[in-house]
Amino acid sequence: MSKLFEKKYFQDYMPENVCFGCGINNDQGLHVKSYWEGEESVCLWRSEEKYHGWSNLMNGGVMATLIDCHCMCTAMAHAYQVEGRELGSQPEYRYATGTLSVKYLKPTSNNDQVELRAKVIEVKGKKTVLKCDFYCLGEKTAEADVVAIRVFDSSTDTGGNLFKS
Ligand SMILES: CCCCCCCCCCCC(=O)SCCNC(=O)CCNC(=O)[C@H](O)C(C)(C)COP(=O)(O)OP(=O)(O)OC[C@H]1O[C@@H](n2cnc3c(N)ncnc32)[C@H](O)[C@@H]1OP(=O)(O)O
Repeated sequence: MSKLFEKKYFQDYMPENVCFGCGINNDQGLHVKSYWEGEESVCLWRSEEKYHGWSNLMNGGVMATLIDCHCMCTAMAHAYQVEGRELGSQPEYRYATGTLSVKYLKPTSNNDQVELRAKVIEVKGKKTVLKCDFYCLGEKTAEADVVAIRVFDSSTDTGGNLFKS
């Protein structure tokens, strides 16, 4: 693919990330990858047999993890965007989940690609409120309200931050 059309994945700018959902440094993780498409962030993901809930249906906890990580990374990317900064520039910001509320609307196939689309609704101080829609085979199968809280800012880091070590 030409450089011009390459997607810029948020997670590729998060070094030392061992998170099960989105960490590039977790060999056993789900490897959520998120990118901007206009004002929405998108994550395309394919499951594996071990993530079944009911037979052939995706496990709801796995879905929540995908939503969670996609939204935390979106909150981070959005903060950089608001400040007119490139992903990976200093200072580094990282977000943790304050609240995650998922409404499961329909069963989700575990055998087909899923698509998550998230949008920032509001930013207030270190809190970012997001909505995330979850699609499979052209249908919305879940929707979520998410609150992300900025828990790390490298410009104010004095050491001992639990979210950094
Ligand atoms: C380096 C490698 C990369 C690593 C990068 C890795 C990314 C991995 C992403 C993985 C996501 C996860 O699994 S994260 C793991 C799961 N989450 C956690 O463990 C978080 C545990 N909870 C906490 O540590 C804390 O409660 C926080 C950080 C959520 C909030 O504490 P705080 O920082 O003291 O917040 P505080 O000042 O009181 O409040 C600020 C504003 O947020 C609101 N607020 C506070 N808590 C919540 C809440 N739970 N849900 C909603 N809203 C909340 C307040 O009302 C206030 O709003 P207002 O009054 O201003 O309106």
